[in-house]
Amino acid sequence: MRAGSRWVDPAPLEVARPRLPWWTMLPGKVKLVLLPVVLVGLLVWALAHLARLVWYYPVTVVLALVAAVLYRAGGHWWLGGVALALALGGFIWWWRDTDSFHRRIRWARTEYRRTALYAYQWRTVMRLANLTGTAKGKEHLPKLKRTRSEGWRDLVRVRLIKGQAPEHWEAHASGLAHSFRANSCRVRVVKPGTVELDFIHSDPLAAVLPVPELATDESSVDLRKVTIGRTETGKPWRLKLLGGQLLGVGVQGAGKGSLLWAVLWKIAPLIRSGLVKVYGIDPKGGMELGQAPELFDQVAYDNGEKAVALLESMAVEVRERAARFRGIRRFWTPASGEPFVLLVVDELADVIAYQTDKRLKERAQAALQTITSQGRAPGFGVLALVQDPRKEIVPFRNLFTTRIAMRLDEAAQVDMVLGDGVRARGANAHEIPESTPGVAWVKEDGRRHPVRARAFYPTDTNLIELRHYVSDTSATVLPFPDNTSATDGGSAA
Ligand SMILES: Nc1ncnc2c1ncn2[C@@H]1O[C@H](COP(=O)(O)OP(=O)(O)OP(=O)(O)O)[C@@H](O)[C@H]1O
Repeated sequence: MRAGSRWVDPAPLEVARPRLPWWTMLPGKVKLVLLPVVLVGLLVWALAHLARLVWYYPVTVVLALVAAVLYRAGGHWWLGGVALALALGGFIWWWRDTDSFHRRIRWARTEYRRTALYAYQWRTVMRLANLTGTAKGKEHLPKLKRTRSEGWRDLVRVRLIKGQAPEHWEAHASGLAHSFRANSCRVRVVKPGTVELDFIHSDPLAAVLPVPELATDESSVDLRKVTIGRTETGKPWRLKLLGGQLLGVGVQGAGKGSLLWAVLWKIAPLIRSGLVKVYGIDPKGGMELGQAPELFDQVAYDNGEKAVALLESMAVEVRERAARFRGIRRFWTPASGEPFVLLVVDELADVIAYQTDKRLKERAQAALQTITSQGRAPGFGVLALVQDPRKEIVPFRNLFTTRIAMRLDEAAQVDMVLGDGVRARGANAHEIPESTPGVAWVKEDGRRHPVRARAFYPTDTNLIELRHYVSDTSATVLPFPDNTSATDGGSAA
């Protein structure tokens, strides 16, 4: 060895040794014994795959079987003839009644979109969106479960991989929507470990909803479920007036007026019969509530002393009634002999935040807090509308049990109205288009998922009809049941 030179180990031979599966090393006799077990295993595997195919594509499988039978029985002419007749029949059906065609043919869309869109791209999208995981060198992929295409949206169920939370998916919702060519994507938890993705393609609430006929009798109105519009899944949009306090927030022109009138429209039979009393505050000088003053038992058209006095007298009523109920009943019912009282405030901020008189502001806030926090059980409800949802404006937002976010200015306002994390679940109230006033995201206390809905639109003519309806003196005013003898189901405390 020359002086100064160093010994260097030769590079290790980097040739991967061929690795044979362990079972190839087993003795021949053992292999022979294991063969039936392996064959049964393979059969079970094949049957499981077949069952999966039938589960996910039932109609395609049935059609394929029918086609095979036809082909065997009559040959390709028969098969071609039947297929042509079906195609022609389908075309005529679509042409004559497109709606029913789309409704009935939903399975075809579901199975086609599952194959061509979701199953086909699933692995790639999951990898690119970082929704896969690796453990012990093995890749774990979220499982694509059942899908359903409803035209305006596709529902895609997914089994999460271990260690994954719905929040992971909420964070990737926008990317998933773009990957699967949808306008937006919402994530809903179905059960532990399974989420459902809603891929939205169009807006089922794009059309204006006219108000339904005014109800003729009181029995059709349930204050726990007042239908004031339709949700995007086509169900009635129901608000809980009895036992709930409602806060509606939206920018100018968001359609807060329709929310308010739709509620009054639906409870009109009870207003007419005296079972419901409505108090109103309209700081805009009566621009809104002044359209049907006959509906209100008391109304203030400003945000000054009169409005605050109204709030304070209502707060006193709340306390007095609660005291009367104590030990007798726990919750208001019509049989209590006293009316349900609904307070409607058109621009809440004007009453409790933009007051120049500090003393009036404090009095209004204190009274409203009493009404919202103590009014539910003794039969006092609040429907407050406001444009600005910030805490400085409505410091006690959390006292409202149902919060309604109509069109908002900024994304950050959504969680202010609906609660932390609700926007991530898809409630994009700041993306409601200007062209659809009356559309809102609704979040009820105790329900994880917000609902998208649109309120009925009472026109000026409808409001005139409403005024005539409630002031119709020929209406029968129901006597209140006797307070003492009533068996109303209201439970004693
Ligand atoms: N549910 C609805 N469906 C269809 N159109 C509606 C609906 N609600 C309101 N509109 C339309 O939107 C316009 C604005 O509605 P509205 O005045 O109720 O908004 P707002 O939120 O009360 O605004 P502001 O805060 O300025 O009073 C109305 O002129 C009405 O034509």
